[in-house]
Amino acid sequence: MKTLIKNIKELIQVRENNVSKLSGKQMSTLPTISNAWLLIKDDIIEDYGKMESLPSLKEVTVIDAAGKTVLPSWIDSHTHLVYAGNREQEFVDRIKGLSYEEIAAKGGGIINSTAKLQQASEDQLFEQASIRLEQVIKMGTGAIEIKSGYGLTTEAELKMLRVAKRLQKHYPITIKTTFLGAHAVPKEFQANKKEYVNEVCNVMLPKIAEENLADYIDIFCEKGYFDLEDTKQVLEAGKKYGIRGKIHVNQFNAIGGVQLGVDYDVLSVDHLEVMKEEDIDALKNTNTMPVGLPSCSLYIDIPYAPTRKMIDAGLPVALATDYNPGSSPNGNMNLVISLACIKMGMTPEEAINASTINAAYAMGIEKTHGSITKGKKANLIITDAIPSYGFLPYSFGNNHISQVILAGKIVE
Ligand SMILES: N=CN[C@@H](CCC(=O)O)C(=O)O
Ligand SMILES: [Zn+2]
Repeated sequence: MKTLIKNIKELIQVRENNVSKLSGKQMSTLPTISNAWLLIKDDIIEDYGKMESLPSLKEVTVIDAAGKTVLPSWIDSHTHLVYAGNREQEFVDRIKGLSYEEIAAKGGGIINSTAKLQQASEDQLFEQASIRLEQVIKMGTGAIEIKSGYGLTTEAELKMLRVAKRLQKHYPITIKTTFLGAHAVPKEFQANKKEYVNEVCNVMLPKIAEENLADYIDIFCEKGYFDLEDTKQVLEAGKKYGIRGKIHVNQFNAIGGVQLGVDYDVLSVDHLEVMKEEDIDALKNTNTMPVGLPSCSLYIDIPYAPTRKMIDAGLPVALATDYNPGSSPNGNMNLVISLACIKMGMTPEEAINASTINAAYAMGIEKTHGSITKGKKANLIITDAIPSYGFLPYSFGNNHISQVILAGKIVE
């Protein structure tokens, strides 16, 4: 089956030769073709060019994109999309003056979601997550990473990951899964955190590896959660099963987790709201992608990751939503891109590169996603008629997506 998109006002993020990631100054270039066409064969981008060069094609479905912009779909490399219920009460607590950390200390936070998740059946979780997934697809997300981490028992962690795998069978969006058993210390292990970390590494992980439920392994490396020694143990255990790390680090405190992550060649270090000079230095010339999560900063009112400084220091940067019930109950990548421009000093070019190519790298799918390149997956956004791609972050909070194509098909 072939589909032709013609009369595209501007085709964005065109990379003839695939690049795996963009660093520093490279992030300020966003290659485009104006007055373009793009041909899809089955689920793959077959060809593209300027309208003058459009070959005569038979038996193709035609989409006329006059006045519109076409981009590769957004890639959301950090989410906790599978969760049970919500936490509006904590939202009110924060309005009344409690901090995210204070709410967690009085039994709210991750542990609150854990109680809800343990009670929910796999079908209930699937239903709730499906609604969220359908919403983010409509908002232009074409690939998404989903973490466990609200189960905190073997049974409940497996349940979360099975739901994420089931979503992949039902939806055309690309999904990668991450085992985050070390997200918080459950109540029953409060007096013996080490025992819980052993459980994560020696009981949960072997089962997850056996069922092939996780592409990556994660840990919340933070004061009051898991320290450097725990992080080392979890990353070491992942290594034993050939599962690479992607870690939550430097959200509230810089305790050396970035350097440790780099030492373990983790695919990404995520959050980074609090960065020391040495953390930025540690990331230079490594394979580790720094990931900023601006909706989390907005929502719980904490500093934004200093991505401007990081890009100026020559680093690559990716952006993601951190969609979760506590610190970012929102999976809108369009908002993330706007916030990156408004609050983090990133240009539209940098924010779009960070949400496509670099985000694909942070999910390990850069060979097949993240740019308009022949042979890549036809996961695309067709915008409304807009004056330029810069209008997307500029017109923050508004929806300018007209159609979404996933695996070569229009999502109805
Ligand atoms: N910081 C750790 N984990 C999540 C928040 C989880 C929650 O509050 O439920 C995050 O990435 O922000
Ligand atoms: Zn997170």
